[in-house]
Amino acid sequence: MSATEEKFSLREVLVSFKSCLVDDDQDVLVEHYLNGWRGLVRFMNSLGTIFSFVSKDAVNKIQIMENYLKGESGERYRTLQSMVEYELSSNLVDLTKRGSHPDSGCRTILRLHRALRWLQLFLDKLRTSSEDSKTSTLCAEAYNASLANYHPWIIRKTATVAFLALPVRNTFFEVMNVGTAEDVVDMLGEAMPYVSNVYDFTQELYSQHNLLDLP
Ligand SMILES: CCCCCCCC/C=C\CCCCCCCC(=O)N[C@@H](COP(=O)(O)O)[C@H](O)/C=C/CCCCCCCCCCCCC
Repeated sequence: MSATEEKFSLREVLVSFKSCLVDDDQDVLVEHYLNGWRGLVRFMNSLGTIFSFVSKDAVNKIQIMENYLKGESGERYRTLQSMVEYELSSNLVDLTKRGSHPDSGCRTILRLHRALRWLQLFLDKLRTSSEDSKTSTLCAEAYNASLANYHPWIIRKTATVAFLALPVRNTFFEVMNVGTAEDVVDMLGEAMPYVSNVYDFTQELYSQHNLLDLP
């Protein structure tokens, strides 16, 4: 069974995002960041094949980063800071249009980073919503306020249709394997600051290096 086929555990995702942050929240370990995403992809896979187009893209981006980590410059990809410094100083990033480095680490992480904003908004909505809230509406609202701004019409349309297939809030919570709905809400509350810290750190790092609009 591969890492993305194993059963989803919200606690594992929480632990991954918690253990991402090092040096007093001044850096992010890429391996742990990817582990967080692997866990989320497991969750998405357990919702059925309707999300496979999303899952495939996320797995592809995780794989690109794994290859860098396993490659001869793997040590330079250990943290986000070292990756940014290495790729920029070695001219390994296409800054204005995709050319000789179409899948740089900086660009690949930027795509996941934008998706992390969606996750942050979605988790917060799930956590604070009432029992009868529609998961599909919460997901669409989070998507429209974040990732949708970077997607062409056809992807926005496909994503919006896929969201309608999301299970109701209680079933959604059951798939998280945490316990009661109250337990899930508590754990989401525990996870939120870690996800937010990772997001804020990455946003600041990319902003300092003008990397927020990589093609
Ligand atoms: C705690 C559990 C509750 C929440 C669980 C959420 C699980 C979600 C797991 C993964 C999230 C999706 C990650 C998607 C990464 C998308 C990156 C991206 O924007 N890629 C596009 C641009 O890439 P390039 O072409 O420039 O290389 C790419 O075009 C996108 C293609 C696929 C469509 C992405 C739609 C995103 C919708 C996100 C919502 C997923 C809904 C899951 C519902 C639980």
